[in-house]
Amino acid sequence: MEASGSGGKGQGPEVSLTYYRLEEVAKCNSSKEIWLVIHGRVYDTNRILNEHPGGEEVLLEQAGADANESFEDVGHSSDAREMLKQYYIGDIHPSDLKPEGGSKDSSKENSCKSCWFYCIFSIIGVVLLGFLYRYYMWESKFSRGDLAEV
Ligand code: HEM
Repeated sequence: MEASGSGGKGQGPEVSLTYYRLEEVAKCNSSKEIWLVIHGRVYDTNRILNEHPGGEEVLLEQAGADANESFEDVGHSSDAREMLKQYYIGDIHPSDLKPEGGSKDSSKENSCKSCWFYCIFSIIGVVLLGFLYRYYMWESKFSRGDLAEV
């Protein structure tokens, strides 16, 4: 497939971007054409296939897909990140971009929810303890008063 990018060129006089739709990238998933998406950028990794230190299998597995997670999971060195530039062919079209770290946000939301949960429970606990304390004081006062009367 020609690296044309049906989405067209990016705007702006200085930066000229080629945008690719996810479906275009998905088509490049054979041993002849291996395109990967990493951090919203498209890489043609054909030339690295035989030289990739992690082997060609891993690249073939990710071909045509968003390889962001697997690329990061391996913990590639800064040299490897620098190498990415050689294979860069364009960006994913903005309308196909998924927000990165979406799962992080939802975990943040969850942790916030549990924070509220603990907060409310602590307040209820303090109020209950207050009532118990008052009850205890009132009862001991009452029994002391009783004793005084006798
Ligand atoms: C264009 C994209 C990629 C480039 C330029 C690249 C480059 C490299 C380089 C230079 C290394 C040597 C170790 C280092 O310097 O970090 C490496 C190792 C490795 N890569 Fe990639 N890589 C790419 C994509 C991927 C992808 C998508 C995967 C998917 C899982 C992957 C999996 C691995 C593995 C498993 C190793 C071996 C790690 C080890 O033995 O410690 N790589 N890669």
